[in-house]
Amino acid sequence: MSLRVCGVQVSLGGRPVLSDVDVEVRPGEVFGLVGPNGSGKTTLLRTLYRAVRPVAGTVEVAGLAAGGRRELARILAATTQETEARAALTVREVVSQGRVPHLGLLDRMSAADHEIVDSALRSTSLLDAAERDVRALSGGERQRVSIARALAQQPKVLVLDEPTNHLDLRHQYGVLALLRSLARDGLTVLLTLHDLRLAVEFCDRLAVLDEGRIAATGTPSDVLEPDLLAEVFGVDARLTSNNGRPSLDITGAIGQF
Ligand SMILES: Nc1ncnc2c1ncn2[C@@H]1O[C@H](COP(=O)(O)OP(=O)(O)OP(=O)(O)O)[C@@H](O)[C@H]1O
Repeated sequence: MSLRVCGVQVSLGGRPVLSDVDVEVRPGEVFGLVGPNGSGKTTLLRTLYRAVRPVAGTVEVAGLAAGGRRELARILAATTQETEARAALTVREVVSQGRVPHLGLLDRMSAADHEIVDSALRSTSLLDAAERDVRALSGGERQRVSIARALAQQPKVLVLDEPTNHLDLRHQYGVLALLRSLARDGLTVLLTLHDLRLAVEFCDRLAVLDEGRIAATGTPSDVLEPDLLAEVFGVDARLTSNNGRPSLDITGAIGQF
């Protein structure tokens, strides 16, 4: 199931934030949205789960351009940059919320639902923490709880805003490898990443947002040209090949910081 954003325009506080944005993410693809701070990445993700309404253009999730939130939640799961926990819930209770869109109003979780929750906890290394209060977790642990809840939703399309920014290296690689393997099974994955090295390593294609416009779309090797890296990201960097795999070699920031 695919994601299609066509000609999207968004204004916030009377200011244009996204202009003429076109993005298409295919089933089974890990697609990275990259760009400097304030370029509009989060806003674009928010249009996908309908937290922001574009003033122009269309957003289609698996062919669904309209419909209720519940219908959308059976197809699309999203994680945000917000990891703060306010309610006194255990990790298992939060992850179980991912099953809600699939349950009838008076339904209780079935054995199959519990197994799905266990599997989401296992794949994010949270089984041992399942009975802990989420308010007592570290930022990285809470980030994994958000990802586990999204996985428990068993979506067709998964949208993640900076899913690795609180994670240690091992969990960064663990989560991104997990997303890759889910994509191999047909999941459509769209994520924002600041770490361009990880984007190069794990994404099939990238879109670069710059001041609310798409500056380039394509494979990491097509898109991350030295000129674009300098103009959009302000770094002196180039893609090299490391044992046949593309790798980003960053020399440093350009000019006065
Ligand atoms: N509610 C709002 N009202 C007015 N402007 C907003 C609002 N939300 C975001 N913006 C502005 O929209 C622009 C894009 O913000 P957005 O959060 O989408 O960027 P981003 O690329 O995700 O940034 P970052 O990398 O820092 O997370 C920014 O200039 C931001 O200040």
